[in-house]
Amino acid sequence: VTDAATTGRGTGVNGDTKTLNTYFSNGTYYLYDTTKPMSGGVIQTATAQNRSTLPGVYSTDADNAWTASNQRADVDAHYYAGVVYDYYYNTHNRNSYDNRGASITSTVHYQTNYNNAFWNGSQMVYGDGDGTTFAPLSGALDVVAHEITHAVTERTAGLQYQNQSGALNESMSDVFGYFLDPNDWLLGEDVYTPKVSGDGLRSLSNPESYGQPSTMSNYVNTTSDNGGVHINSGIPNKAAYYTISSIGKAQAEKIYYRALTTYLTPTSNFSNAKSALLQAASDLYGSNSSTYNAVKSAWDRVGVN
Ligand SMILES: CCC(=O)Oc1c(C)cccc1C(=O)O
Ligand SMILES: [Ca+2]
Ligand SMILES: [Zn+2]
Repeated sequence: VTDAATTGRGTGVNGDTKTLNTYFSNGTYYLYDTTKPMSGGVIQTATAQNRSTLPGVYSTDADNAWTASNQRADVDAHYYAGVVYDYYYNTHNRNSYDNRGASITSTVHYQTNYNNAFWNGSQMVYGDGDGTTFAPLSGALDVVAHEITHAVTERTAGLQYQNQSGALNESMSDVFGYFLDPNDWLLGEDVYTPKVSGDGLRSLSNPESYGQPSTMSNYVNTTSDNGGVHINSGIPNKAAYYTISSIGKAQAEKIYYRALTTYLTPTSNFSNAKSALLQAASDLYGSNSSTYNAVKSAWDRVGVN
């Protein structure tokens, strides 16, 4: 038997070449990464073959050159899952979403023309998009980070996915999406409207440009979208923008990670989030620090007491 961890080459959704951690077994290569310190866990990628059965079948290749057009979504889901794993391990000393080295499973080519991505409680799932609203959704690092952060949130704060706690759940995923992709304040720009440049799914710096409020006074009371979780997330997102702009990414990501994993709870609302972030800032930098004051100022500016 000649099973072995191998290194492949792949083409991503946007035509970029990247190196892949793959696995060779019985004459076939798999998107199966055994290189991480996951004590048995792996990063593995599968395809639903445009149907709805999950997880589908492992993505395979004959020569470890993953360059076919129908492999691009697979390549990026696999590669970006590894990037996000490394981020949580290296920056926050967290070993996968459960902090116990759980395998990270992604399935691409879910259904047809599916303009969505989600964490289903066990794995990540990505549609191919319809080519107008979205390109294949695994093609954006901030989208993959958003989805994996849903899993982290689920295993830590457990923020219930409705109303203010749900908007915080969404915001945490967007904020860690920014931490993984700090080149811009947009979310999903690498896969959103492939025929239009410069736009994104949401903006942390200017939520209004995508129909989101950025102040508590403009909170949207609605029953749709689980109480507007993708709408009202603009308010904590704007607070995060102010915070990061003031204290920088290095301190902000420590504060956000500590608040998410230590202080937030399933029913936390925006005011509780302000307190959680202030407590984390106090723990890490002191309650008289400029860092603490920047967090307070950010949440004051969005009208959360
Ligand atoms: C930034 C990633 C994102 O928001 O993914 C979703 C999409 C594209 C549609 C519906 C829900 C989500 C989500 O993960 O919340
Ligand atoms: Ca981005
Ligand atoms: Zn989300």
